[in-house]
Amino acid sequence: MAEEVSKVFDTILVLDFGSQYSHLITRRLREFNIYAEMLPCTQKISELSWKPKGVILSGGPYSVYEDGAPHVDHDVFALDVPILGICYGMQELAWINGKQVARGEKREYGPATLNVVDKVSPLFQGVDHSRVWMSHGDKLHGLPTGFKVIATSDNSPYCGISHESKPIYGIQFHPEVTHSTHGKILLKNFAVDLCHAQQNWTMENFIDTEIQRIRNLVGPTAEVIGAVSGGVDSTVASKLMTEAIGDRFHALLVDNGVLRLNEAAMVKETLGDGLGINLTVVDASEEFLSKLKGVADPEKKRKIIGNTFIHVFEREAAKIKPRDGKDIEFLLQGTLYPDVIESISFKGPSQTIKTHHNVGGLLEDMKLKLIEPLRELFKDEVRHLGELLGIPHDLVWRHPFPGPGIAIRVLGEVTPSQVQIARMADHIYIEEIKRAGLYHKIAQAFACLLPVKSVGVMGDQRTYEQVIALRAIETSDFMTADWFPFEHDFLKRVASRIVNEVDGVARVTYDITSKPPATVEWE
Ligand SMILES: Nc1ncnc2c1ncn2[C@@H]1O[C@H](COP(=O)(O)OP(=O)(O)OP(=O)(O)O)[C@@H](O)[C@H]1O
Ligand SMILES: O=c1[nH]c(=O)c2[nH+]cn([C@@H]3O[C@H](COP(=O)(O)O)[C@@H](O)[C@H]3O)c2[nH]1
Ligand SMILES: NC(=O)CC[C@H](N)C(=O)O
Ligand SMILES: [Mg+2]
Repeated sequence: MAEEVSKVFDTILVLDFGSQYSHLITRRLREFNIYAEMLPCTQKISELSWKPKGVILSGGPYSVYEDGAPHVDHDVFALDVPILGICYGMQELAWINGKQVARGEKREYGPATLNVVDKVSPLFQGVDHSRVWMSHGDKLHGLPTGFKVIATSDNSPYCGISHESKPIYGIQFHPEVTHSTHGKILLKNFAVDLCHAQQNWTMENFIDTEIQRIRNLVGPTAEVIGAVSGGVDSTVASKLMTEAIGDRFHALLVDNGVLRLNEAAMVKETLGDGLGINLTVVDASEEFLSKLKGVADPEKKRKIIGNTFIHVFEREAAKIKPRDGKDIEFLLQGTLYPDVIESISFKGPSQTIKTHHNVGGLLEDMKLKLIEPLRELFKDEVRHLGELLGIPHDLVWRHPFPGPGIAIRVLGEVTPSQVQIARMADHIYIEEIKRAGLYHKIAQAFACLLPVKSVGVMGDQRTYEQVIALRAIETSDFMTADWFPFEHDFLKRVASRIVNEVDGVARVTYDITSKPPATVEWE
């Protein structure tokens, strides 16, 4: 799929050497409508099925001179397209052309002022004297063979270099971070003025090419299934699929008994009736809840839900009889670009903190071919796509909701009555957030039911009931997060409503832990 997009749109190839900022290079380029694709730095150029308009070598945590440091495939130079090395990427260019790279006397981290020496350099038009962001410990100790200095900073005599005769550039700073005030202009100069990439990567164009691609792939009669949760990703993917093949796409929503209040009915109405998606709601709530009975361990709960999802999904999928008499061939998945980046990253897999449930990812032995139309997109691009496809604004901007749902928000054993308490409290909380106009200022909010009892007094009666914890976070990527600073009056109002309206709750608390050290969900 990635290959297909790169064949249709002019593409800048970003080779990732493991910098924490690498994906931002891709983002920035896309922000001015140039398609960029990130691949690991170890990518063999001869194995690319498309030709990039230019190549960017990212930063990275290694030192080019150390054993085992990653190096670029030298065939990249034979592509004969402009190349830009950023930080490690520039050091790599220097290493290849004379090895003049070593540890600096001191690390340089933070702002510097760019001083452009080559005033006519196309790379630096409009960026002279701007603030740039440095993050390095190694430095060039001389000019690479065939290169000249095109920019300096107070601490870096080789802040910018370029080849004497070829369009090969290196910069020591990071133009992709917003701390480099004119970094976006520099990346645009590279992509547009040096690489001559067309700025035609727009969601409108993407929709057209993607619908065509899906039609070609699926053919005139084959049918496709997909798991749909009512969340942003699966809804957008399903709508796109419906645009492409109509009711040959079969969406399945599994009611696992731990969805939000009225969720299944709401999804049926908005997706099925409203968006014309061929959707079947499968009520498997008893099956899920009976399997969860007596289980308190978070990882066990997640595994049970993940496995039961597969089981239910397979069973229901088998009931669909395609009109062409053949078996279903394809499975739609809402995989996003960050998921792809994580799996291709040069840095390798990180430790499992919790097992995130994902229906499709676990269905490999179904032998269905995957269709992942959102594979190239970031979440905000998916939201933009959703709006263009006519999906209601409120749905497109919903907070994410995890597959295991309320089961991981009822701490300890999950019973129908506990689920109901958490569900009602959550409903009131979200309703108040919306009423206060805060929903879109918060990345995610929900209520959890704690497995402890606490004493209270209501109407002169002693109560001895459970505790609700409220969580609301601000984050851009869910990897790190901070708690949302509600006004006291708001919290007072929510607490009072929950204790008054939800039977079984005597006390409400607000979670003021950031991630890390906490995670977003309590389990
Ligand atoms: N109740 C459900 N029924 C069917 N499929 C589900 C259900 N819950 C989750 N899934 C599947 O698991 C996938 C992963 O869930 P995830 O929460 O990451 O994405 P989403 O629900 O589509 O979007 P969002 O991140 O906005 O919640 C979904 O895209 C969907 O395919
Ligand atoms: O689809 C999902 N299946 C899961 O099993 C799952 N667990 C956590 N989350 C969501 O991921 C984000 C980060 O959550 P954590 O900090 O708790 O890991 C938050 O947005 C969580 O809601 C999940 N989403
Ligand atoms: N940000 C970077 O790319 C750093 C490159 C190299 N590891 C250094 O310390 O200089
Ligand atoms: Mg979801």
